[in-house]
Amino acid sequence: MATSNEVLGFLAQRRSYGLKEVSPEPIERSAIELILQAATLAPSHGVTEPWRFVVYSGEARAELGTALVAAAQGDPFQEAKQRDKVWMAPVWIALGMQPQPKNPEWEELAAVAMAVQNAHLMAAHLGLAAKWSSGPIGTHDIVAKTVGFEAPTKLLGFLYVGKPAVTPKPLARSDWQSKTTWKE
Ligand SMILES: Cc1cc2nc3c(=O)[nH]c(=O)nc-3n(C[C@H](O)[C@H](O)[C@H](O)COP(=O)(O)O)c2cc1C
Repeated sequence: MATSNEVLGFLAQRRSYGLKEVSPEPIERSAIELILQAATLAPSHGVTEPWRFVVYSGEARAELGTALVAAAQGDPFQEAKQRDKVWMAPVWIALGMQPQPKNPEWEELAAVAMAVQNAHLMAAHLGLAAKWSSGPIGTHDIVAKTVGFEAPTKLLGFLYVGKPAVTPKPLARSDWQSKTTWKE
């Protein structure tokens, strides 16, 4: 069993890597399977398991790139950026939320976010770089449709994963005391 300090140290090792900090070289399929297995251990209210994943790797990333360019809707800077970016990380996992009506949507979103955190932690454990990338293009309806998410399923962005190309800076966080009111 890990000590509390070891657990804290491990949590602090999980970092979000910019695309320029990720190597484009392929990674093992077994690593992605572990990452998805970790994701599905997340809690959800009533075990609704609202997370849905679509994995893009290899040449399949071309389809994703085309959708991202289309979602840039004629903005020349964004089109060029989106065209190149899918090749900068070897694996892109589309993050979907398929809500169950018995829960308020925020609970289903929260559950997917917990699944993504589990996935990110497993990536960190495997020595891999990852980041949740959201934003208007990565969550655009055109991209959601390409990925295969139809309403009410929502696309919440992508977790890209690859080998780290840099050593990340240490995690910067406020101390917990500054975010906590403790009444006793
Ligand atoms: C829901 C969510 C969406 C995010 N979307 C983006 C994004 O679109 N672009 C980005 O650069 N980082 C995104 N991030 C990553 C955060 O910027 C990152 O977690 C934050 O800078 C803290 O860094 P750390 O993960 O290394 O602790 C997102 C994180 C979360 C939780």
